[in-house]
Amino acid sequence: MRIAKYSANGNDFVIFHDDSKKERNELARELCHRQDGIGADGLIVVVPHEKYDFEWEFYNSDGSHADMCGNGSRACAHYAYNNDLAPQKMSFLTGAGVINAEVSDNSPKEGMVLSELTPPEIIDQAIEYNGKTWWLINTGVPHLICLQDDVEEFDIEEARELRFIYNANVNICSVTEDGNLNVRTYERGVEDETLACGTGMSACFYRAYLEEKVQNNIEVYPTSKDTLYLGYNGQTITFKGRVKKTFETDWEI
Ligand SMILES: N[C@H](CCC[C@H](N)C(=O)O)C(=O)O
Repeated sequence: MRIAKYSANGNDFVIFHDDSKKERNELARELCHRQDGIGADGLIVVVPHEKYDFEWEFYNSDGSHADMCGNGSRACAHYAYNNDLAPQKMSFLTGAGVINAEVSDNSPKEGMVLSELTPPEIIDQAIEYNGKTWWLINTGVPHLICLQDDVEEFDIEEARELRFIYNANVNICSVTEDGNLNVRTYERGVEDETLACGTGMSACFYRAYLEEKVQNNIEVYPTSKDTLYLGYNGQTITFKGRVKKTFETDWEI
């Protein structure tokens, strides 16, 4: 099987396409394993769909399914376009619903990709834990968000406790002097901090915007310090940034 390895601002994925959906939990664990496999935060499998440009399966590195992955959606859009599986402007089906994405400034190895996420849903705005107030927002997958003065320290143990109490990803974020946003994310299913998390950055942006701590259309900087561009059109959050195909290889599956 021909597979590709992608990095979306440090959140990295193995991607291939097949003719049908299957249970690939074990394959995801094998391919994503940092020592024994290729190494990635997730596995994405593109399969045909009769109505949309394609459908995908998304697996975290521990083999668990997730409905949505913001960075994965951008990497997958570049992969689909460059493998003639979708046009430059595409719509594909995920577990969270239909995602619209657009590839620009394209080359076979990298490109700029914008994804429009499914409408954000606020589940709770007043979760008190360790003296901090967390919001729980679903941006395709559930995210806990704490808005604080800085993100220099990220208490991974506290994040892990919250991840299991709420079965959600856990984010801390802070507003920069120029009105942009720093975000750090503990990802469910990776069970550690990742270098970027698209749905997490989007959930943090949404809380900060609703609380009038940031304007619309800002820059967001994840742990990797790359720059992502986020905006809200009243219905959905758009999320744009560069993705890179780091390599392709044949892999016996
Ligand atoms: N770990 C997440 C899925 C991947 C989300 C993240 N990689 C993104 O870019 O949105 C979960 O199980 O809810």
